Amino acid sequence: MDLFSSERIKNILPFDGVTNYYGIILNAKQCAFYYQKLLETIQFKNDEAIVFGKKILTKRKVAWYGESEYSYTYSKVTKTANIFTKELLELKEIVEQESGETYNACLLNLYHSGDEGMAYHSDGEKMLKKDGAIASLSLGAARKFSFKHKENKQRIDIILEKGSLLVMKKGTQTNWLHRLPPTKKVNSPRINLTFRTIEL
Ligand SMILES: O=C(O)CCC(=O)C(=O)O
Ligand SMILES: [Fe+2]
Repeated sequence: MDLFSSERIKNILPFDGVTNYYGIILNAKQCAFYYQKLLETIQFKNDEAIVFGKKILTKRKVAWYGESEYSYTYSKVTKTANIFTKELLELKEIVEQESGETYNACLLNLYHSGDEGMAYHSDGEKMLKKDGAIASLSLGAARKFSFKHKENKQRIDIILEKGSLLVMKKGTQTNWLHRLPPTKKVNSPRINLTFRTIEL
């Protein structure tokens, strides 16, 4: 029996994890509206991270939002989250409806062009709900997104299109790394939102 409500929703991982791709869930008008609103209202900042013991600033910009002003540690630096904006609450509602999960926090990443990406990692910070769903909504330029199995190094690539939803669920963070590879083929910005559940 097909457990999914629609043929369109697929687990893109062959084993050791569930990551469902929902395809495009926002129409062109919603994409344009939210992309613009987020650029205007979200307090994007160059991310501080500790790399080889040194504090660096990333080229991509990030912002953390949530239901409360919780403090969080990401890339070994502790910061305070902003309270959800109206548009983030609307997008959270849409993503919750689609994915059948709930979220209380959101990390936004702004990549100015294909020069900017994110290196292989898994999202397993201590305050994240263990093996909880992480819902990734993409706006702006379409970009390739890659998974690599931690043991056998198998790779799975997917294009995250404008308005698309990808939900990483059980086993994904434990067994797979993921990254956003830099590319010369893209020269326009992309905003990615990852809705998460934080245990405070
Ligand atoms: O930009 C993306 O598509 C992914 C971002 C990501 O992996 C993260 O924020 O942890
Ligand atoms: Fe991630």
